[in-house]
Amino acid sequence: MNRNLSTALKFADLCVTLNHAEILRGVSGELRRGEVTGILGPNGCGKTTLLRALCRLIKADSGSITLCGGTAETDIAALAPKALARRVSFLPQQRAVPDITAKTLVSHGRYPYLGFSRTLSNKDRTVIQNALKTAGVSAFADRRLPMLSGGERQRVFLAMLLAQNTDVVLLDEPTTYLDAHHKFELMALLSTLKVQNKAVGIVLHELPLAFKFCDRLLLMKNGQIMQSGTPEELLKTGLIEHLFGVSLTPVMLDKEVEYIERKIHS
Ligand SMILES: Nc1ncnc2c1ncn2[C@@H]1O[C@H](COP(=O)(O)OP(=O)(O)OP(=O)(O)O)[C@@H](O)[C@H]1O
Repeated sequence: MNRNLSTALKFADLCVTLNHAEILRGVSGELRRGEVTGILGPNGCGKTTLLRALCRLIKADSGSITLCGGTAETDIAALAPKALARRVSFLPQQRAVPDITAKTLVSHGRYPYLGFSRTLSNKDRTVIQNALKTAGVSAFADRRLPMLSGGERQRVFLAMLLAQNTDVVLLDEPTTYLDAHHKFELMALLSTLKVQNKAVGIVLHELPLAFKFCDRLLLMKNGQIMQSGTPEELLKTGLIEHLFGVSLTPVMLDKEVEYIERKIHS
C-alpha cells in the first residue's frame, strides 16, 4: 500500500473553555495522511470538544490548529468556511434528521464545491453516486431519512462525508447504532480512505475496534492527552487499564475481534 504518512493536521497547546469550565487543557497532537487515528478516553474527558475545535465548530481560547499540504501550512482560522469544508469534514455524534431523501443528504456533501448557482455538475453527481455505493446505501437513495433505521441513516451520513471528499475526516462515535457487522464494515471502509492518503480521526468507545483498525491512538483524560502511540505501544504502558479500569492484553483483544468476526460470518 502506497501511504504517505506526512502530517495532514496538527494542533498545539489547545485550550478550550466552555461556560467558564476549562475543557481542553493544552492539548497537542497530529493526524497523519494514510492513517486512522483513534481518540479514546472515558466519558467527559473532552474527545468531542477536541474534534469540534479541530473543525472550528468551537473556538479555542489559545493554541493553534494547522493544515499541512505539501510545503504549505495554513492556520484553519485563516480559511473561509467553504475552503475549510473542502479540507476538513466532520460527522458529529448527534445530528438532526431532516425530512429529505438519502440522496439529497449525500448531495449536501458537495456544497463546499458548488458555485453561486449551487448547481451540481456531472462530476458532483458521479461523486454522490460513488459515495452512496461505497457506504452501501444506494438501495435506499430515494428513501427519506426519518423512514430509515438508525444504522441505515448512520451510513447515509457517512456517504455524505465521503461525498465531501476532504483530506481530513473527523468522526465522533460513528459506530453508534451499527450492528457488529456494520461496525466492522465501517471501520474497514475508513481503512480504505488510507489508500487515498486521507487522515482520519475517530472517537471510539469500543476498544477492540480501536485496537484492530486504528494505526495510532490518542488517549485522553481530564481534557489532556495522556499518551499517544500505536496500539501495540499503548498496550505496553498499562494506561488502558488505568483509564478504563479494564485489564487488556493483545491476546484478549485478538480473541474478542475473532469472536465478533466469527459471528459476522456465521
Ligand atoms: N457547552 C458546554 N458547556 C459546558 N460544559 C460543556 C459543554 N459541552 C461539553 N461540556 C463538558 O465538557 C466535558 C467534555 O465533554 P465532551 O463531550 O468533549 O466529552 P467526551 O469525551 O466526548 O465524552 P463522551 O465520551 O461522554 O461523549 C464534559 O464534562 C462536558 O460536560
